[in-house]
Amino acid sequence: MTRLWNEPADFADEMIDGFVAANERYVRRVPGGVVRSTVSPAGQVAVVVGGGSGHYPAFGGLVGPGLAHGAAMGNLFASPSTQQVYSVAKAADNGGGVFFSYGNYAGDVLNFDAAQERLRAEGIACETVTVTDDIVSATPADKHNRRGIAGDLTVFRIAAAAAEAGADLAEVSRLARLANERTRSFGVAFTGCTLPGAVEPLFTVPEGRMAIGLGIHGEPGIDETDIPTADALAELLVERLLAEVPDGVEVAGARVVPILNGLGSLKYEEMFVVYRRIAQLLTDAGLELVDPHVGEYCTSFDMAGTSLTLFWLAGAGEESELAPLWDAPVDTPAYRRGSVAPQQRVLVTDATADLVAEIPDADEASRAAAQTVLAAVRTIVDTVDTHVDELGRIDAIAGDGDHGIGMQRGSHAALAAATAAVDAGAGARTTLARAADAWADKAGGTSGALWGVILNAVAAKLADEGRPDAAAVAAGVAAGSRGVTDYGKAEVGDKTLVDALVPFSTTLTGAVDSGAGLTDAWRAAADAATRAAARTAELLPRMGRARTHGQNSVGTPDPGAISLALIVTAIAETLAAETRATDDNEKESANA
Ligand SMILES: Nc1ncnc2c1ncn2[C@@H]1O[C@H](COP(=O)(O)OP(=O)(O)O)[C@@H](O)[C@H]1O
Ligand SMILES: O=C(COP(=O)(O)O)[C@@H](O)CO
Repeated sequence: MTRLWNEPADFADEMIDGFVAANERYVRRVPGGVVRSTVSPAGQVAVVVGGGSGHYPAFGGLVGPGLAHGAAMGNLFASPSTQQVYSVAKAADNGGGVFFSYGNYAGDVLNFDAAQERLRAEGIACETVTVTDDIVSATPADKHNRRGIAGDLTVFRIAAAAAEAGADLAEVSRLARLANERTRSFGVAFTGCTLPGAVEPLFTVPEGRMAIGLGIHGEPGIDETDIPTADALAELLVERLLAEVPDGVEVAGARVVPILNGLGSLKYEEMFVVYRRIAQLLTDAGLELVDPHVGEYCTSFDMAGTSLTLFWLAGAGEESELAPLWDAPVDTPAYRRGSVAPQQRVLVTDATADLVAEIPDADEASRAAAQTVLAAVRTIVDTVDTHVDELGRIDAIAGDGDHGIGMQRGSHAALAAATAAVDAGAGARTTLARAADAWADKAGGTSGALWGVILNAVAAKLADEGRPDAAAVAAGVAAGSRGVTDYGKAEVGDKTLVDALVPFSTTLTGAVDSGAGLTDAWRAAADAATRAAARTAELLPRMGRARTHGQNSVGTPDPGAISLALIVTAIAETLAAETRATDDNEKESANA
């Protein structure tokens, strides 16, 4: 149970501020996360990790000599935005290129990849290895789609040790890929976890039961049993991991690092009882145990659960290039091995004050249209607030249950940004563009990135002069639809928001081209989106987090498609009301 917060919406930011205040000898705050507060050698590859908050010590707790140079820290259980990843990488860059590594989750992949493309376009070399160690989340043949859990630690450590040893970006990436290939994890959970301010846990496990393979965000597992004895649990964990030894590794005589990870509220003493039997079983299997770890390395708030990771340093008789790297010293806020020489502190002279970008000039007609944009964003907030619990419920069927929370974070941030823009006299384009950036920056997650793409694409077709016509709005929505499919790679039928967005866009464009006014065209398009969203219940998800156990979601519609349909349906009525108000104003002016 999480008990201490001020405002739940501020929890992640305030947590990071407190973490930095307690660890200034290791880290300093930058927009989007933290970077080392100590000097790194010029030209050293910068290892940037990251992901959602709620998994401490992942990810800020792993920043320091011998491990990461920076961590992009998203909101609770939501990936950092593209802007956050980009700004952390820029602050961490030592001129030797940037190496990204993070757990393989849809939102992280979208945002880190987009940041990587921006950096590459600026001439900064970047490479990425996503962590895919959770053997339950996909078959061995599909292992590149597996989720990342406590295996983050082994991949991050190997990459960072190689960078500290002077390896170039290509060599750091090669060794990190090898480490990822040699890392396998398997977890169980006894309870769910409760995010700050939530009345109910994000997910639950029945009393007295154990969920097998449950994800670190409550993604469904593969089985459920009564809670076993500590020895029986050890036997289950070891049996599953010895059943999937990395290719080319001979077990008897192999050298392996066992890592028993606590998910947040399992006691160390309980884990030591389990580890006692794990050590016996691994030794009986002929393995040489190297540097055993028992502790919390990747948590899930207050979840009671544990995972075993086996990091295969070398097969029997194999010369290990990973072992010397694993021995390298590390000194971070939450993880220390060996002894690291005293470090020189970075002299931070530039106060990174938030520069409020200038508001471009706008004419009266566009400022009036900006009021309509603001009304539409307010309608989005009201719609999401009304349906937040239902959106979370359907997202929990095969996802992580945070779709409603993520849409709330994004839409509320968008409303604040749009309100500030309108108050500053912004036109329609600037108002919507500010709202789009705020949404993507605050929401994180897959839907946060994608709604940022949609709203920015519509904004780009508006202007800060004159009142936009129906054709401009339809063109913006069409550009947004193309942007989502180009960026997220989903197609109609993959059970994503694309299933609602594409029919919405094509119907809107068709109606406008046929001479319909914006309100009527938007209503027809919203009806098409609503029908399409409902039909996603028949589909099996092929993209995003829901893909892992997608069969659970057949019979339930896709949450992203539902939220989009609800939003565009509500906005139809807002447009109608705004149109009536504009017509009335024009009649009054004509009669005056
Ligand atoms: N590649 C994709 N393209 C388009 N939409 C996607 C894609 N992947 C996931 N989605 C949408 O994102 C929704 C989940 O949003 P969100 O809760 O933010 O995801 P997560 O928590 O996994 O980051 C899904 O219901 C789906 O509509
Ligand atoms: O779940 C996380 C990010 O994935 P999303 O797809 O953005 O939800 C995070 O907790 C681990 O990085």
